[in-house]
Amino acid sequence: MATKKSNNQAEWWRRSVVYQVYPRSFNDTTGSGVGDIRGLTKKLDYLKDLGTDIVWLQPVYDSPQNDNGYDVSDYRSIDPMYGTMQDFDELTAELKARDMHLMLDIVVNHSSTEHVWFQESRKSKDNPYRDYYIWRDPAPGGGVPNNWQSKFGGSAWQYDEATGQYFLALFDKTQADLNWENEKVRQEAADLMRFWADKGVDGFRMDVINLISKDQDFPDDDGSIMTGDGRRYYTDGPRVHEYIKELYERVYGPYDLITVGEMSSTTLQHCIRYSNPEEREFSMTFNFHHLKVDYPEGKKWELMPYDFEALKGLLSSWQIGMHEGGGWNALFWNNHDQPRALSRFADDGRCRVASAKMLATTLHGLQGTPYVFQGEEIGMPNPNWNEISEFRDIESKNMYRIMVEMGKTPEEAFEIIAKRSRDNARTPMQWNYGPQAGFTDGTPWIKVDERYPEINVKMQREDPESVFSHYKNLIALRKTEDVLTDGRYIRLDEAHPQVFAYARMNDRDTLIVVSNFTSEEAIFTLPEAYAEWGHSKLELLSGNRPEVPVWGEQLELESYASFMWIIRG
Ligand SMILES: O=P(O)(O)OC[C@H]1O[C@H](O[C@H]2O[C@H](CO)[C@@H](O)[C@H](O)[C@H]2O)[C@H](O)[C@@H](O)[C@@H]1O
Repeated sequence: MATKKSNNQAEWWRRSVVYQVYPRSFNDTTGSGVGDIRGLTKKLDYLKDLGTDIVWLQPVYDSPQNDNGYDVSDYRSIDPMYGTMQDFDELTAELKARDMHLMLDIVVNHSSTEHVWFQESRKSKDNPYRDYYIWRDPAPGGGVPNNWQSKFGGSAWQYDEATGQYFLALFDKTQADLNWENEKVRQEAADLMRFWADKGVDGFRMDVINLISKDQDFPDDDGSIMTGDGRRYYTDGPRVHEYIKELYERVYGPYDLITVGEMSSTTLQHCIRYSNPEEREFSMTFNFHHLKVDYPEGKKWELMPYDFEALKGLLSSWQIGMHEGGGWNALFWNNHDQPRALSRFADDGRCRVASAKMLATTLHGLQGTPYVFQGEEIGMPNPNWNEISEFRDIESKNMYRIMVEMGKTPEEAFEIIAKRSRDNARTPMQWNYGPQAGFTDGTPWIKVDERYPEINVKMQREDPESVFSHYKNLIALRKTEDVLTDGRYIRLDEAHPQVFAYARMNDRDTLIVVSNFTSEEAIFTLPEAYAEWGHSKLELLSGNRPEVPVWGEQLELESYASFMWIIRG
């Protein structure tokens, strides 16, 4: 296991900021109501102006779209809904012209059941593709082979009449898990990535890649809610590091790619291994622990106010642990699977602007590579929907049905879906205050948030006080302030009930971030050493309130105030 610290801070992507594009909801140029690749190409100047230099494009391959593209039926194609291969080639050319980079989303834990591999595999037990997937006989008394649960609800096993066996599907029943024990599958995965690398992409975001190695005994789990659903037998599984090292040898290394692994329910120790350069696996990892601090006992489909201390503790332990272990964090508050952080951890109403800036400053001061999910940079909140029929996401629809079947009233189930649904993040990008927020000339596949007349790109781009301008400043700082890349992290707030405060320190400079996460004024006592230090060498790098606290031991912070200072050495 890698515990040796890597001091290589030189890789270019350690100073980059990634922009995540959910293409369905980004920009529609055809009037179909669904965003497309040409729509993204048209907005590259916007992303460049923001200062982001890598685009993570979510799946645009052929797909039945049961899970919005995470169910791939042909890994070497472009779904006509998004355009053509020529559109894709234009996108890569336009990115290169702007000195920007492209990361594609690769989904190889599973494929769609419409993929030709699965269509062949299900035909007979001796089909050459049978072992591309995970087939098991029914349990001795009949029924599913074990009690593993799908992450989208129900059993993880699907019965197939044709051969009288079950196949494993950890997500939707149309997303069949690939069998990574099979060398041919591993070759296929490497080959399809080579295909895209040869087309000039710069890297990959690897979907739930830490689930690819399953315990081959397929034991029953204890059945306890969430933790007993089988995940211990396939998360960071027995051969996962071996498989990823193989991908590195076959593709990532030879093409010098930037890679980020999405690590579902992972551990710090595994993420150090996945992302320490000496291990030759990934460039960096996503983990989700800080986004589960409002799950009572880990249960996603129950509500509670978020645990602020847990949030700070988790972010801090990953900062320190990854730094010491030589790993590298992908930093994020938002993505296409999460409700908007603004609505979850701060105030998306009266203090929306200050809140959005506060969250941004808090995250962009940390060590790692920050990711901005479309709309975050203008402070888009969760939409306030009233009907279950407004939701589109398969997970949300399944879980609503299951919760009602299990005895919740429709109103109770709806309240949970409204807070937790992935659709909260998937509403169309708000470009301007024209019809459909400028996203489409047609009918959008999912409703535009009704607040678009006051929350949109057009109004914010030229406004120096906007959320957009705040992000632009933070992103620019990553290029100019070395301490943001290499500074070690020191937590300063010692369990303050309102404030999250930390320092970053390299051998020259010290950076200090202080954020009030509440609607009440807060007083924060700065550790003496820092309070005395400051003064002459102190410089304010970012702030979100006109009243900048007077530097000293006691910092007075307005509601949702957040400031970043540097003390130059
Ligand atoms: O919540 P975790 O157990 O830590 O898992 C992280 C996320 O994993 C899944 O997301 C990804 O895979 C899905 C299937 O391909 C796809 O639907 C999703 O869009 C991907 O990002 C899971 O669906 C998420 O809810 C978890 O947050």
